[in-house]
Amino acid sequence: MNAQPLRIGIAGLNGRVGRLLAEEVPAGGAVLAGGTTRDGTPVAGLDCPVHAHIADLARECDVVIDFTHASTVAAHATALAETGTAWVLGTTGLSPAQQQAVDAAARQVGVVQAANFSPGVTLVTRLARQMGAALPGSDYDAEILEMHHRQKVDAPSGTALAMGRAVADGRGIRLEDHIESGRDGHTGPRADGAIGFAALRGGQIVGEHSVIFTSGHEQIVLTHRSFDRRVYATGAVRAAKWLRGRPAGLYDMEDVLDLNAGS
Ligand SMILES: NC(=O)C1=CN([C@@H]2O[C@H](COP(=O)(O)OP(=O)(O)OC[C@H]3O[C@@H](n4cnc5c(N)ncnc54)[C@H](OP(=O)(O)O)[C@@H]3O)[C@@H](O)[C@H]2O)C=CC1
Ligand SMILES: O=C(O)C1=N[C@H](C(=O)O)C[C@H](O)C1
Repeated sequence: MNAQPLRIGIAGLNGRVGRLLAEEVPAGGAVLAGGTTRDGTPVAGLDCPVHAHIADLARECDVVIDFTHASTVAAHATALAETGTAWVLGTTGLSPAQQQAVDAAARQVGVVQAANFSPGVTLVTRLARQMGAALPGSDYDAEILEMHHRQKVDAPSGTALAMGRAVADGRGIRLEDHIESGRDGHTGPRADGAIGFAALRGGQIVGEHSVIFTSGHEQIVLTHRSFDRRVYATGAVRAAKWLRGRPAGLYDMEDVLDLNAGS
């Protein structure tokens, strides 16, 4: 047992998820050590230190929970590795180079990275992997449909890509070699074994994902709907608490939920 309360910092304190994290960190028995905003501006109603630079926050806490923008990832990776601060990373839309920066940081510190911190999505993604393994691309067309609020800046969503990657993993193929995303115009017929993506945007939809397998004879649809962003905040706080005392490495929500035990 660690007697000291866990000190959690929030990167993106004034964001949609960041503001909920500011409530869920103390509710989870941890200390809100501070946060970052883009220019260090305080957040109305929040009495905690606010920084413009991630390194200044990292020095004040044990773990940073980060829901910001892909453009911050490389700098955050460097600062957290240098200060030895654990990282719970929820930001999506990362380029391959930004993902490499995360992988490099995870060689120095503990990192839980998940495109979606909801336990339900974690289970659906795991099921998608099992279905990919059981339902071959020669017979079953796999498509991922997602819908989000009008403010979302990346598409397909990180969750949709993670679900597609799970199907590909189950099939023993690389998603990059089989992705068909954003079809438009004279696309020609669907490629054999393709994994397709469609992204819808509108209103204030929190997050909806369906994984759809269709053969000539049947269709199976796995659907997850988030009603409240709080599910991401509580999942991320759970991940931060789980990460305490773990060695450097890249972990995901399946690790946090202990779904890999014995596998
Ligand atoms: N893994 C998961 O479970 C989930 C992941 N997400 C992902 O998390 C991210 C944030 O989502 P959401 O909270 O809805 O987005 P918001 O736009 O509401 O919040 C993002 C925050 O990040 C800050 N920010 C943006 N750019 C920079 C920058 N260059 N430097 C410093 N801070 C910056 C902004 O700060 P400021 O206010 O100062 O401009 C903003 O408050 C997205 O990538 C989203 O896809 C979202 C929900 C769940
Ligand atoms: O931007 C969002 O809102 C969300 N982003 C994540 C993603 O890209 O998958 C998770 C969730 O779907 C909400």
